[in-house]
This record gives sequence, structure tokens and C-alpha cells, in this order.
Amino acid sequence: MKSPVTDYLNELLERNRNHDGGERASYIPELARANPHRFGIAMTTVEGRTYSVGDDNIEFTLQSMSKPFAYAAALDMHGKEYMSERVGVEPSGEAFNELSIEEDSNRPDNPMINVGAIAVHGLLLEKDTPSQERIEYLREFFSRLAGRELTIDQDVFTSELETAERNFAMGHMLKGLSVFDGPAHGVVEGYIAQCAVKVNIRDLSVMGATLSNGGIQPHTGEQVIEPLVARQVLSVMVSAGMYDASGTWFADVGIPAKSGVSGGILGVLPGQLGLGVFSPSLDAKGNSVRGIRVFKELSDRMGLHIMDTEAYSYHAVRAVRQVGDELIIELQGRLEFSNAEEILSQLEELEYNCTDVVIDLTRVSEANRVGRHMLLDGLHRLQEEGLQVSLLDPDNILKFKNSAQDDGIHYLRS
Ligand SMILES: NC(=O)CC[C@H](N)C(=O)O
Repeated sequence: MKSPVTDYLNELLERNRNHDGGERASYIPELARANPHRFGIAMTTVEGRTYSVGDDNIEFTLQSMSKPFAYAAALDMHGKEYMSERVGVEPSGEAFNELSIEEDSNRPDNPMINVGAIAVHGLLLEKDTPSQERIEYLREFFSRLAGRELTIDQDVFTSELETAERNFAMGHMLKGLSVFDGPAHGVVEGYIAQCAVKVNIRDLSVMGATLSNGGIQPHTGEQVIEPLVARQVLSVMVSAGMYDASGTWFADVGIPAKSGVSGGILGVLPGQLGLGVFSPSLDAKGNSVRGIRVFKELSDRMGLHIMDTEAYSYHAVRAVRQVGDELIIELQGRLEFSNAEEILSQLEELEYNCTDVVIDLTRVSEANRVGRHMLLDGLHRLQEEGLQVSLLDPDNILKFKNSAQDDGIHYLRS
């Protein structure tokens, strides 16, 4: 049997191939020469399965899609507090290349617009780090996210350098405001090099899947980014990833995303998928025309909008049976806050005409930290009331991975 996922993606590709509106970015001469027919879609799951269709081995430059990853590198390096004193997390409602700064704090609004991304680049490593070292650090960091050695497109780099007056102006403004201390020119040059790192859509989707997977690269298993850093990056992508189109994008598509003027769009569905779409023609806001269409359809057809309120129709307590002196409570589904709340409320309601309670987790598929704690709290309370509590947990759902903690509960063999 061949999985139909690739066919779904191919259908999306074919349906949108003829939508050839928009213009290639012309302010970077090298990007204006891109082949406008190029079109590819890729998807990587958090388990590391990649599906791709169309031009999936053509390389293009990350451009602004480098911004979330550079922000992640800076957060990893300096922590959230240090970073938020210097770069905000509010949507700017302005174009990506606006020379803007928050009035009361002297910070760029967010790290997804150029002025914020230049600040982030300037904050990487030490203030006297040579520009070349910062570039190499990021190139290597991006390579770990992609799981292969990435390189810089020298033609795109030089081409942008020649027309980068606005970005240089931002660099000098930031330096003037002491957002960073390094030399403004070198920092902007470094930022332009960061934008010129080349990927194909498969790489892009793998990099996205790493963010989606709490920072663990799904192929290499390496924890490249801390989970809280990944959460911070995704949160900012929601409010600012598509610049002044971010609100409409989120309402229509509902997937945290970041676009770049090369025509790529990176999408990240937390805990599920990394997505990459590439086609060079852009709308007036600098977002790929075909990319937007594909993401809208993908979100609709595959139910990927993260604000979908379709409730899953199962109950966390599957059955309660009394067998002799034992009350057997069978749970199911995922154990997180809401399901744990449902279980605890039922444990509260139950009449215990027994001495033993057995909690059967055989049908619980997974648990997060909060779900685990809440259930254990409930079970401890039952013990305090004099009941003998045992757990049937053949998949060790309730045990923290690699931890031999003693939770005082009797584990039954399955
Ligand atoms: N939106 C983008 O992709 C912009 C990135 C580009 N390198 C710039 O600074 O203008």
C-alpha cells in the first residue's frame, strides 16, 4: 500500500500551478532573475517523515525565513529576559522593511521585521565578535536544524549588499540607540549573509519540524533548540511572521509561519508538522502568491488550523467496572489538562464501595507533564482516603522518561 499523502500534496501543487500572479522581489537584482515557474511543497512530521512534490531539490535563499531561527539562536544564547529588553514581541502592523522603533523602549517591535532581525543578528555572540564568525555560527546552526551542511549563495549576498541602503540605515539607527555594540556595517552585512543561506523545501520543512518538535531535530535526534525557545519563536511567528498580513494569515490559515522575499513560506504546526512551500512570485506585502494559496488549501483540506474548535468526541473515562472488591477505571485518549480535569471530576463523583481501585491506562496514548501530575495528585488523594490504588500502565505513560521517581503507587504488570 502506498500512503496517499504525496498524492494530496501533488493535487495541491497542480491546482495552484496556474495561479501565476505577483512579482518577483526586484529590489534584490539576483532574486528578480529567479525562475517564476518554480513551485514545490514539502511536509515533515515530528517523527521525521518527509513528503515533497514539485521542485523539491531546487535551492533558494532563506531571506526572512532565517529570522525565526536566528532569533532562536539568540534566545538560546542570552535567554528570554535579555532578549526582550532589546527586541519586542508585538506585531508592528508595518511593512517588513520599515525603519521603526518602539517609542518608549527604543526596541524594534519584533524580530521578524528587518529592523528587529538586524538587532538580533547584532546581539549574537559577543560585541567584538568578527562579522565573519557570527555568519559562520549561524550557517552552522541552520545546518544542524536542517540536518545537512548548508551554504551561502554568494551571488544573492553580493546582489543584496549593493542595494541594502535601507538595511544599513537600520543598522546605524540601532547602533545609535545602543541596541547592539558591534560595528553597524558588519552587523548588517552579517544579517544579509544570514538571509542568503540556501535551502530546498525539504530542508525548510525539516527545520520547521524541529521547531514543531520542541527543538529536537527529527532526523538526528539532536536537541538543537530548547523547548521554551521554540515556543517563544512560534508565538512571535503567529503575531508577526507574515508582517502586516499576519492577522489575516492567522485567521485564514491558522499556522504559525514565516515568509521570505525569495518566495518561500515556512509553516510550523506545533507538535505535528513542519511545512515548506516555495514559489518566487510575491504579493504586495512580500509573501509568495502560490505559497499563500497552498497554505490556505492545506489548512482547510487537512484540518490544520490550530484554532479549529472541532471537539474530539471521546470521553477520557472509557468505563468503570466493579469486580468484587475492586473498582476498575479504564481511561483513554491523551492525558493533558482538559482530559485530566474530566477524570478528576469523575473520580470525585464516584461511589467507592470497595477497598481497591485499579486505574487502567492501557488505552491512554500519551500524557504531558500537566496531565501526569494531575492524575497522580488525584490518585494520591484516593490513597489518603484509605483506598488501595494500583495502576495498569503497560506503556509507562505515567512514568517520567528516564526517571525512577517513587510516586507511592503500586504498578501492576499487564
Ligand atoms: N522579507 C524578506 O525576506 C526580507 C529579507 C531581505 N534580505 C531584506 O532584508 O530585505
